[in-house]
Amino acid sequence: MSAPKELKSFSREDVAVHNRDGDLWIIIDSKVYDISRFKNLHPGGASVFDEEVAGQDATEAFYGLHRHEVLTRPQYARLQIGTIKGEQPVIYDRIPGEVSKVPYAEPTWLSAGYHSPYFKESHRRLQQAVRKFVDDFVWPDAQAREADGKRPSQSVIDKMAELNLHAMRMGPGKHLKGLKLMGGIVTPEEFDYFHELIITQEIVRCGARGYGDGLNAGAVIGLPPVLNFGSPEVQAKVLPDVFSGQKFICLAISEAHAGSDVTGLQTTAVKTEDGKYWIVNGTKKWITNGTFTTGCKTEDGFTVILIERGEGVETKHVKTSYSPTAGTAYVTFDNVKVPVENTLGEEGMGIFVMLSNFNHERWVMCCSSARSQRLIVEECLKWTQQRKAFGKPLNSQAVIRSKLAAMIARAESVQNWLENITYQMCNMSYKQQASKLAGQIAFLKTYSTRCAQETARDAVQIFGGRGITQSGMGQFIEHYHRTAPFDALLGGAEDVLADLGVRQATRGMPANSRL
Ligand code: HEM
Repeated sequence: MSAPKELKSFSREDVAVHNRDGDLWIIIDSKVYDISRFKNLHPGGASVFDEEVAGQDATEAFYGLHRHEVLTRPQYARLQIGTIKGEQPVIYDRIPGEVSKVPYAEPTWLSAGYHSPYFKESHRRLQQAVRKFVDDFVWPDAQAREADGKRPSQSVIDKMAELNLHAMRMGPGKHLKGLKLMGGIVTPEEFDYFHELIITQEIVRCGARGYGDGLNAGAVIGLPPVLNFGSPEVQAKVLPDVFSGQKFICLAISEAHAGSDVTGLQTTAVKTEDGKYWIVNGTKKWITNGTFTTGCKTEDGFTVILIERGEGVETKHVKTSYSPTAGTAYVTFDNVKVPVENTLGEEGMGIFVMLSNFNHERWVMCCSSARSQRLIVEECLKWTQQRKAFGKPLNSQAVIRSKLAAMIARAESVQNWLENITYQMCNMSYKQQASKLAGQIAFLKTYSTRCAQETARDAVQIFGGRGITQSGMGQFIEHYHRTAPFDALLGGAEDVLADLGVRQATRGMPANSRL
């Protein structure tokens, strides 16, 4: 390995004389780069280094066309030969764990000078630790895997397991008992839904939608039926492996035949004559991750059965517009023999098994949608400040500001409603949540994913062609615009959820209510 180059100090006049072919320097944020040889290798072409740039300060030109991250890549960082005397760079690399200072880039509870009635010291400790962990380990893997389409690296899954993050993603409950959470900074007893919200939102900051699902997010919807309805033997078999990141689990409900209409599914489970096994036949579609908490049609109606990978179970990749790293699959069950002990809940009562978790899973989706919108707000605020059009920054155009205003209002309203619902969840039993919050959560989910799609569309307008380009300035916008529609489908399509909320409200109308 060669020794790091010693950086020299130059005046702006020193730099100005290196302004021709074969001897070409530029200044970016008070750093001096020798691009004499790089010029002809530059992905944006050689002609851009004209007299406006050669030997000059190219900071504005550079940041109008590249993300800062470009200059941190080793092959480009080594082009730096010095700095400008008496000046300091003001643009810096991502600092792992740092809270953004861009207005609205963080929820108010995390922004300097604001207050919150909900978030206590243990939440703040957890947020700092999870952000640092995500920045150090998850963020780089997320970017690399979204680029190569492979599943999340097992090393990241293992690190998450060491800190018990997989267990914490299931929310508060007895499954946390005795576990050391995030190295011991939160006790299982104090862990509440706000802690869970923090974990979900910190992971979402990676801006890698499919990757987040690939990190065994399927457990959030697939594991609760095992936790709440599985026999102690089934739990002992499954939970340790999932929490340690050795096994993945998911919910297998939707089929080519049935989506929101859960009762229309066609996968069947028939008992063997000795009553010891289920024989499962059928297919599932759009399923993410490994072991399957599967909705089946049985003699008595609808039953949920835990099916492990094995003989008769096959999966093949479904190519979606969202992301290959999530591992979305088409699953076929061909005479799969499953011990009846794997039945989750009572036979024929599968709908209750499923319904019992709908609120929590939709709430997790809201946490995720709220945070991903904020990431887009931050990208847009930065871009409209640094990008010039018609000789002025984009944010000097009223039409652009009006789009930003709408985006910010959406992100803030979703987060604030979410925090209120989370507070209610912390103070209600699971049963109370089912009767009081199903409508609220359904409305928030619908509202949030609609906001997300409007924000995605506005962001593409603001970024122009870059908003549909998978690398460079608009890469997170392109990803968001491509993946946001998925959030509007999972956990119940928007219209179905909104209707559920209204029907619940209608049922709660007092008999004597009159205008
Ligand atoms: C050390 C200095 C520079 C480095 C290392 C560099 C590197 C790159 C890289 C890697 C790309 C590919 C796209 C991306 O990854 O964002 C690119 C594109 C480009 N660069 Fe540079 N660049 C430098 C300076 C400049 C300057 C000063 C200008 C303008 C005066 C410029 C104009 C462009 C243009 C027009 C593109 C194409 C952008 C697009 O496709 O949207 N570059 N550059």
